[in-house]
Amino acid sequence: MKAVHFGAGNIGRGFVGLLLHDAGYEVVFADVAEDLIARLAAADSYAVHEVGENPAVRTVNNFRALNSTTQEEELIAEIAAADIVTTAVGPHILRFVAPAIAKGIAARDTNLAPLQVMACENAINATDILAKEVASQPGAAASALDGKAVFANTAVDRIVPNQEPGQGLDVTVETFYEWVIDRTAFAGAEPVIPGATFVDDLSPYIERKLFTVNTGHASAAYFGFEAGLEKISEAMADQDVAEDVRAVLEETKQLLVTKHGFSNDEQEAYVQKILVRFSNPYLPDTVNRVGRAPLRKLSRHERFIGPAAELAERGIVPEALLGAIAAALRFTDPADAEATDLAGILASSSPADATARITGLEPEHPLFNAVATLVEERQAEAAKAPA
Ligand SMILES: NC(=O)c1ccc[n+]([C@@H]2O[C@H](COP(=O)([O-])OP(=O)(O)OC[C@H]3O[C@@H](n4cnc5c(N)ncnc54)[C@H](O)[C@@H]3O)[C@@H](O)[C@H]2O)c1
Ligand SMILES: O=P(O)(O)OC[C@@H](O)[C@@H](O)[C@H](O)[C@H](O)CO
Repeated sequence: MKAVHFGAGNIGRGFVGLLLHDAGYEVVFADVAEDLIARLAAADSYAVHEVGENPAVRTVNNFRALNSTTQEEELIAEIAAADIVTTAVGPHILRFVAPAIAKGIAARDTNLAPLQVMACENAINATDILAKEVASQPGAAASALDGKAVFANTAVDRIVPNQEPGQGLDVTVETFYEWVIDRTAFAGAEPVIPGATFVDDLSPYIERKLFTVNTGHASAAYFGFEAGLEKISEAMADQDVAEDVRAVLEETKQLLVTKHGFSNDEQEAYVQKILVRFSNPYLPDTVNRVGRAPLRKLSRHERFIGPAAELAERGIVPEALLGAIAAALRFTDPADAEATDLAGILASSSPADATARITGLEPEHPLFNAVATLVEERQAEAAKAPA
């Protein structure tokens, strides 16, 4: 069995690659980072260090590696003959991996079982985004894809920080993991991946994951950044930050319980477990990694505006989420292109225009004015700051 996996970074090596390996797949990693690909291609194995309670070291072998830019022909041939294609590249990168996937599907023998494609990104229905990109490639009419590929949405959860320099290909991860996959896409022929859970309705799981794990995590990052802290575990050890994060998760709990019918106790247990995961002192995770790409995180259906908008539509003022949004607007990192773009939008637009551009909220939305007020406050603050 063969899997082609796009993105040999943190989650690619530390989670998707590991689970596919453990499920018996040969994994072909595809990435654009030449140095990483060269090192993976030359290696026989790498180690995944699971840290926290019950630490363990797992070995991944039986993999190969290709540069998806310079070795596209080989990559297309691998995809044409693979059983599974997965991605962990970032939601905005899916459009760049779609052409090779479309060409691989086009080159696929019709006698083969359909290629099983799953995007493992932090976004609601990321595989649908990928499928749309694949179907829009020249010559890849939806009818040509019919029968040759199936696309399944997934929710992936494991905290994998940026790796320390000098660690080579080895990856440090938390012990916890969860991979939930939409079973309905496979018409009864789902892959056997022992570490994954197949469900008939993914939407409660993906919203619970994004609006609890990722909302809470990003809140810890932005509140922690405001408090001058570097690590997520340090942020969670700060009583004020921890209380603010807790308040945010109380609001998303209210939404998730009402909307998806999770019981209060079940969601509370989920929250408690997550707070412990964020506090893991063995995980060298930073507020800069978790706060990365603030424009993506502040976009319409993402971890802040998504739940805050739904609460506002239900007549609830999401005070704690608005506090986290205010903190996100203050996040700066010269190494993060989106943080720079965010500052540029704030500096060059009226409060209403900046709110619309950053959040995608319509001016008549019940959340709009509250966010516009925060934007205006941030603009006034930035204008006063020394250059
Ligand atoms: N790290 C985590 O804790 C975690 C957990 C769950 C989900 N995710 C999601 O997984 C995705 C990847 O996150 P990450 O933390 O592993 O990031 P990362 O930066 O460590 O890895 C991304 C990899 O994708 C590669 N890449 C970029 N463009 C590419 C292209 N066109 N073709 C092939 N490869 C390309 C990069 O070179 C990099 O190696 C994101 O969507 C993230 O939200 C991350
Ligand atoms: O990957 P992002 O940028 O969407 O979010 C940063 C972290 O919150 C995220 O990577 C988590 O570590 C992960 O989603 C845990 O499952």
